[in-house]
Amino acid sequence: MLVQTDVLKLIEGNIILLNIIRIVSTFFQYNQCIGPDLNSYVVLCCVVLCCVETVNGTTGEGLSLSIQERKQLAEEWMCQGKDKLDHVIIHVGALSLLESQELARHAAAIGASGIAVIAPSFFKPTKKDELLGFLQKVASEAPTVPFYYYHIPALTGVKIRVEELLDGIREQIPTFQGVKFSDTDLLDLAQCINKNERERFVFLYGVDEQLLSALAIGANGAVGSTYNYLGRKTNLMLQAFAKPDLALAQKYQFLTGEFLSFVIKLGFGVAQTKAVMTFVSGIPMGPPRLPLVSASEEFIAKAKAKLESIVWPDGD
Ligand SMILES: CC(=O)N[C@@H]([C@@H](O)[C@H](O)[C@H](O)CO)[C@@H](O)CC(=O)C(=O)O
Repeated sequence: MLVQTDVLKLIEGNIILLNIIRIVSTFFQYNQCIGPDLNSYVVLCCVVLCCVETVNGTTGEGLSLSIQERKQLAEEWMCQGKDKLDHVIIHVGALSLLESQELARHAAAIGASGIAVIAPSFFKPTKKDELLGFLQKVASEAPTVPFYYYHIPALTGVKIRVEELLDGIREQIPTFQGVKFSDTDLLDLAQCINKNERERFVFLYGVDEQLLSALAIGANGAVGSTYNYLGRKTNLMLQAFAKPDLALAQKYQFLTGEFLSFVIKLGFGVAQTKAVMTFVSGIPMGPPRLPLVSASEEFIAKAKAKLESIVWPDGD
């Protein structure tokens, strides 16, 4: 069992201590404001300490929503998460700097615990200073709200190394707290962690099938789509890792990987994630928004059968 000192503490805008924590990601659209596994997250919070919601990111198709929808969703999460979630981080990234700034001001006004921003991905920054300039102009609109860079190069196409970005970042963005690191480049992650020990930045890992490797390097937590339906299993993996019982932790990681490897071969993205969330929870997640299209019945049947066939170490 994890200990009290592992809690992510946001005090006066500073994260002062963070070790192994559980952070979940349910980035639902506005008509699905309570996640399927949310209750279990809340219960598990007693054991695993810290429950953070990140809103309007990739899985919630934040970039496909209108500004008004994004604000509405953020407000709803703040409301529904009250007394259930420890922190609500709102993703406010957008192609338009003005829209991103507007969303940052809105997040601050509704009392978000943090804001996260991806790199703009149509006209892309190609150098560190260009990216930093954009992030700084968004962060400065919410000067008391902890700021996270959301690194997801597979989707943004912006491959500026985070190690480079972090060098001196607090001078430009005093509220900078950490990175949502959704990339498989564990060398970059390791260098970030190694070089920034003193700053105590937070590194939330976002490639769920590789979380155990990221934890071994020093990632502080995780934000990812699979925690919406494999949150309990991931918590058991985190507990095994903290114990430490590496063999047990590996079993959980391998089984999560077995499922993901299976569905990835079928074609797996946000639409399919929503389908899995729906059949696991019984709560309809609704269709994705074009250009994404709903998962096929064939996918759903195969994914369901695969998930049900997995025998987890806890016997469930
Ligand atoms: C590209 C993508 O969707 N990545 C997911 C992962 O959780 C991913 O679905 C998982 O590792 C399976 O490959 C997350 O990093 C995205 C995420 O947390 C978000 O919704 O913002």
